Amino acid sequence: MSELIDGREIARAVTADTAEMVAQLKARGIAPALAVVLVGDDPASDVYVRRKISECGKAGIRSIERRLPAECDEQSLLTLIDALNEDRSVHGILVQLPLPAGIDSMKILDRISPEKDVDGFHPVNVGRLSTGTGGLVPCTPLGIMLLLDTVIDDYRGLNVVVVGKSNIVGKPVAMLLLEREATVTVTHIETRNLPDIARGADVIVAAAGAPHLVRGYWVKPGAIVIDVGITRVVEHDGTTRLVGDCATHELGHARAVTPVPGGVGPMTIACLLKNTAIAAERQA
Ligand SMILES: Nc1nc(=O)c2c([nH]1)NC[C@@H]1CN(c3ccc(C(=O)N[C@@H](CCC(=O)O)C(=O)O)cc3)C=[N+]21
Repeated sequence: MSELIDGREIARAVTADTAEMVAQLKARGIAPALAVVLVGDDPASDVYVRRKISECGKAGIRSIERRLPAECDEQSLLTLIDALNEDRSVHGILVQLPLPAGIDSMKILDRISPEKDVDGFHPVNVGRLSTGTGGLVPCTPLGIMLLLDTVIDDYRGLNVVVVGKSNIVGKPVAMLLLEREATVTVTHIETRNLPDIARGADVIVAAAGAPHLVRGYWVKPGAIVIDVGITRVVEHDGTTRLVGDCATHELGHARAVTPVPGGVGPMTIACLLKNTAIAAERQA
């Protein structure tokens, strides 16, 4: 059977390291703080924001929640971001996505000071990532690398197939893997012969948001599979369940796989806290 990579356990270890870094910053009179901005009342976003805020406490990071009504205009959100950019006691700013229709996300992300952009979504950080020059790295891709680091020590020449080309996962994780000298193939929903391409992979990163897309016959024996999908499905009895992008029950021949839930998700939040501590350190 394939090894299950325990994202919850690895996330706890990352958060313990962050707590130590935070304690050292506090000893120097710096109290790391994260501002989380939520626009509207989408229940799923609400759950994630709550989880982010409660995890901050575990690392000793102060969190500030700012809510705006769904029908707020773009300008009020920009004004709030300006105030958080100016506030020297705030080190990280996260604007929860997706934003309501009618608000231009790119314009909003552009406004966050790159030094406080703990999501790593600002164009300056995207550029730094693509040149490997030390900006803030997006949380999910960073978390994926930390998971892979527990089973891979040398990425050089490994064939990695990334499924999905999003700005949040597919593109940035490809950049991080290239930096480690893996051979990276980025595929997406229009890719021809996707199962054939996947079968050549030593590592598959499934981030298409398509439940159970990656089937057993896509995966070479001994490959490592990272499942980034989190699709919420409603059961007949009204309860909800999270489904990943991989048919994990068909992957017994893989070397290691990540579960959903309990894989990449907890790492995303652990890396958000880590980025907040890094941002605070750099602003000191
Ligand atoms: N500006 C911004 N930054 C984000 O990082 C961001 C965002 N917007 N919008 C939404 C997505 C989604 N996201 C997740 C974080 C944690 C889990 C997570 O902890 N998942 C758990 C359980 C989830 C559950 O049970 O609902 C798991 O997979 O085990 C999932 C998804 C961050 N996002």
